[in-house]
Amino acid sequence: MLKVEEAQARLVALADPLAPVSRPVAACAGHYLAEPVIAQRTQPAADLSAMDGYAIRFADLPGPWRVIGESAAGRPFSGDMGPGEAVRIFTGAHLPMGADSILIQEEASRDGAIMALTGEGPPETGAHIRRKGSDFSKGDALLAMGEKLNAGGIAAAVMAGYGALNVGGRPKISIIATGDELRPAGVACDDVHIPSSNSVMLTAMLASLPCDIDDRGIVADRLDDVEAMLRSCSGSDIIVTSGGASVGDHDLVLPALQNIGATIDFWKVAMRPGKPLMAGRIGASIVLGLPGNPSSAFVTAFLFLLPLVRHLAGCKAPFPEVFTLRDTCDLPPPGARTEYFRAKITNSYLTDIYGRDSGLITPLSQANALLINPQKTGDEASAELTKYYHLLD
Ligand SMILES: Nc1nc2c(c(=O)[nH]1)N[C@H]1C(S)=C(S)[C@@H](COP(=O)(O)OP(=O)(O)OC[C@H]3O[C@@H](n4cnc5c(N)ncnc54)[C@H](O)[C@@H]3O)O[C@H]1N2
Ligand code: MOO
Repeated sequence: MLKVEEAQARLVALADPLAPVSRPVAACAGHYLAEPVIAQRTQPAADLSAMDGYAIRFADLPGPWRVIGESAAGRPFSGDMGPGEAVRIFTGAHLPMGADSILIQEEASRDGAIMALTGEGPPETGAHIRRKGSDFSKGDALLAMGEKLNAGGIAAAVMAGYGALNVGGRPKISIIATGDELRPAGVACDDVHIPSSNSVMLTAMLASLPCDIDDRGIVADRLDDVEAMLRSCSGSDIIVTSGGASVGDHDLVLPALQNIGATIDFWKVAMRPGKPLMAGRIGASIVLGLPGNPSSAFVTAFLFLLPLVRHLAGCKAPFPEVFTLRDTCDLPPPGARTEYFRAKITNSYLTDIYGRDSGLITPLSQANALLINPQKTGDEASAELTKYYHLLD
């Protein structure tokens, strides 16, 4: 059976990242940069006051001063400030020519044009001044190509002068649930039917990634219907199915794919849960067949679907980061498949480990991590600390 890492590599090799697009900065959150962000301007563009108060010369302390004008953000003082003079100043305003320090207004009193020191005054020359270029200078590389744009990154791009950014494309994803037993969320179920939770779960897992999701609902376990449904998704970059991936008589995803001319790249991966995972191509779409068991669908989506979406969207490191527990924990001896335990980890210590049955759904609602128990290789290092993935951003 294919190793997890090999299967992951084969999956992302099935397609190149989508063509980058230019998007307004306000619509770039969560997208991957297709260009580096290079500062088009210097920030601050001039020396600015960091406080409300008075611009003074440090050498004039302890005052008093004659106030000769005002400098506010967006309305700088245009004259020169001579010895014994001060300029009323506000946070974000240009430092007047001749000034070298800021006296905060809590330490000053004013009587007409005369201003006197009432506190300790600025501790040194340059106090409360934000120097020109102290944040970044024109030409500085602020963000690298492939980085995911978060709120702070977008703010930096705007301050650097950008109104639009070239970012990776948004993959179109069709999600299909298969199974005669499935009913849509919220529909009452008798004891032969169950609510279909996988598609909603997958949509939630994809929520923070740049992609457009089309939930195609539920298809019955009939070969014609599965084929027709798969065909109808031909405009998608990714077609994801859940269920019907195994070997039973009613597991129809593989035969349906074969009947409509898909190329299957792999079926079955040495992982638990998730063994019957399949991947291939139909025309321009990549198809990912996830197993139906909720925990299997979750783990395979986490390790395969999400990285594939990141890859198509322009991320350079699409696979989840691996963390290490602070202490050892007793996991069952390694088996033929890498096992991913749904677990709770608090401050890098394992605090809970949940049921292993891939049909269980409650572990998914409680876990914040997947513990990794690598498949047996024969030369296991004895004292290796357990590795895990964080499930929460
Ligand atoms: N003889 C064998 N049987 C099975 C094998 C095997 O190797 N030999 N593999 C097992 C493993 S491992 C898994 S995982 C499952 C995967 O089966 P399928 O992908 O074919 O999934 P289904 O049979 O359709 O469903 C399994 C289970 O999950 C429930 N399900 C399906 N879809 C949804 C949904 N959208 N929302 C919630 N729950 C869903 C379904 O009702 C079943 O209970 O096969 C083993 N069998
Ligand atoms: O490998 Mo299957 O995904 O347990 O349950």
